[in-house]
Amino acid sequence: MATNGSSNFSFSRSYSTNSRLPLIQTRIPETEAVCHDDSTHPVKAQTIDELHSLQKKKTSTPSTPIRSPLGGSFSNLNDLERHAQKLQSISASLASLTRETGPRVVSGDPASKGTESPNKGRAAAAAAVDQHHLHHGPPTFNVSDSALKFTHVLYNLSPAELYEQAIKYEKGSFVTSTGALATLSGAKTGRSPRDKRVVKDETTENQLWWGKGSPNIEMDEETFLINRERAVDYLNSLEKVFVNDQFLNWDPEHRIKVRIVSARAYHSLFMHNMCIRPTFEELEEFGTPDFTIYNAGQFPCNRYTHYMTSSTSIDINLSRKEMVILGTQYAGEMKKGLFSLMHYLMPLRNILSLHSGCNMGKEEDVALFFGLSGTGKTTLSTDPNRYLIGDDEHCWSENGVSNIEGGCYAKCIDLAKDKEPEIWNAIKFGTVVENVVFDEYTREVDYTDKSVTENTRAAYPIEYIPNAKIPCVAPHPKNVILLACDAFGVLPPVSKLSLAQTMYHFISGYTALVAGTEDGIKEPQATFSACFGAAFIMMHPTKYAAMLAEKMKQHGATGWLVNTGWSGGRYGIGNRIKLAYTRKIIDAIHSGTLLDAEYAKTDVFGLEMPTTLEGVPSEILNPENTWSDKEAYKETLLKLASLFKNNFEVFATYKIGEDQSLTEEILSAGPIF
Ligand SMILES: Nc1ncnc2c1ncn2[C@@H]1O[C@H](COP(=O)(O)OP(=O)(O)OP(=O)(O)O)[C@@H](O)[C@H]1O
Ligand SMILES: O=C([O-])CC(=O)C(=O)O
Ligand SMILES: [Ca+2]
Ligand SMILES: [Mn+2]
Repeated sequence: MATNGSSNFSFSRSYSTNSRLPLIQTRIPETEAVCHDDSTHPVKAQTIDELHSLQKKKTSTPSTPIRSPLGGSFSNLNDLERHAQKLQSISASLASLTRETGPRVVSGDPASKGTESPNKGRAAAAAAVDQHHLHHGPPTFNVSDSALKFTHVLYNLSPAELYEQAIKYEKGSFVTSTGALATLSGAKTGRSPRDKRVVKDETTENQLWWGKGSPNIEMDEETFLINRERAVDYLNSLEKVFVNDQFLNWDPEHRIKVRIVSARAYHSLFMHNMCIRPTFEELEEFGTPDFTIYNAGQFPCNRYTHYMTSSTSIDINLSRKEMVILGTQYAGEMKKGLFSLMHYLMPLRNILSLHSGCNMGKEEDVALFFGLSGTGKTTLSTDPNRYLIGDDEHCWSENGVSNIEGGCYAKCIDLAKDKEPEIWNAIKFGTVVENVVFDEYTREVDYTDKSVTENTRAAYPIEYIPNAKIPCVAPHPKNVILLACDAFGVLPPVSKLSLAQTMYHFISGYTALVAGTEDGIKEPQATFSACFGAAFIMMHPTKYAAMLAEKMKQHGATGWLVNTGWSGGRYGIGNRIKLAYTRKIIDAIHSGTLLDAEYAKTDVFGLEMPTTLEGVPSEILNPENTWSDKEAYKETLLKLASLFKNNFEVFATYKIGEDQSLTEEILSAGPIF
């Protein structure tokens, strides 16, 4: 590492392969006595160092403004001071709670120290200003090694710089044939909901949903601080950390400033893509973040610590506005941790936070796509005929809908260019592809390969989708589409819902996955996850449901249930509904033609299914028609209905909204058998 990482090594390598360098003529021409260079365009540099300094133009790119207080617009003292303030702010973020000050942070890559760059003098000056700011307190006498050490901060690096860091220092990082950065997330290839902890204190005790069914497993403040210290000490022990200052929520009135401190370039690039990227000016004015993530990644929690049941811990402290990640490198923890934060902050402002995709037609008709993981939020909100607002996390306020994020996180398993061309084409330079398998030589990704995991993912900035709408905000929704991947194959491909049915299915949050493909075909596993995202909500599901009902009523939105799962029998017998058919169904919802279709009501679930729909064979619209074994159909239908019923029992005692009549309507909107 040390020698490989040294700039001298890479300099000499790029030197020898730089095609623009003059060629040395080795054969002395007969007519001339001395050997000379045959190039007509000699380089302007006098030395190799000078040559390399010419290679990088000093500009202030929007996402990498304050790396170095030099060059461009950073050459006066004011900028130097601003730079020092930024370092001080980062030092404060990284401060130990038991020692007096934060670590001594300096900006820049530690690998570049010692090289004679023309920046060196000014970098030292910046560090000196920094020191001046940091050590204003009483002198500390019991200095430990950690107090003598500098931590280098790589602040809001650009994707190109993060690529270089990842490839140089992080094993398993490769450039794919389309220019994406392939990474491995380590032992964890998905989230760890059982390792999530939320601090229960005087405030959150009453505000949050605790107990049975809740995703909020409690921890006390003291334990949080122990884990925080562990993460901070780990991060400070590193030679360098990555810091991202970014935003959540495209609604400027309710924008949240977040800081992410992480150990890996992979994590920094992931968040660069997934959060909203500040402009250069916004970053200058960033100030103190509203929330900070300390991601210690591979460094585990201490299992002797109270409340710890594994070596992984994801801890949220809403009062301190902090989150700590220990013992997992799965980047989705950061994304969904921030989503949990929004599920707390936004409802306090009377804004509904939603685990949904969102897109908008040319007539400004807006649709929300709810659904659990893998049901089609990203796939179906990415639509060449419509503007993409976002694929996964939104807010619905009095102003309309706003995306929380600045990027998309698409599933890649079996990704095919002809079926999902927009997502396929988004996997290019800047995109992080996680846990995919690629050809050793060509670096072409094999999207069908599940060797590492089935949960392969691509994280890309939203503007990589050609028809993304920037800023990612839209008017109030006209259609609310609930997606369920029903592996039992008994729900119709599409049904129109009453408001009470929409609420019933929203609170149920159903999908069915197929567990463990390793040991052959298995029974589908029903999953119920309240609000189609129980893992991320912070308050009781009825709080969000009541808000959704209120907003849908106020804006006259229609609810739909779309089964993106099985048809013609359950998993193992039937097949997954063709994506092309589901797209036709979605088109008919958007255009309004489905609203006026003829409907028939199903038994048991009482769902209104259309009898015809352009582009979709009519016989598949009623699932009963597609099953050859009618007895098996009936049996499976009743089985699913009873699973719904059992799941809903816990909600039966809750009042939804102000009005008792809505609660009763919702209760009777479930299956009847
Ligand atoms: N009929 C269908 N409708 C929708 N998706 C389908 C269909 N058939 C197959 N698929 C596949 O199912 C997957 C849907 O995943 P998608 O990324 O859209 O999930 P998601 O709802 O966004 O989940 P997450 O919240 O985990 O990101 C895609 O891989 C898509 O190609
Ligand atoms: O969070 C993740 O890892 C992926 C995702 O979007 C979800 O599960 O809803
Ligand atoms: Ca998604
Ligand atoms: Mn999601």
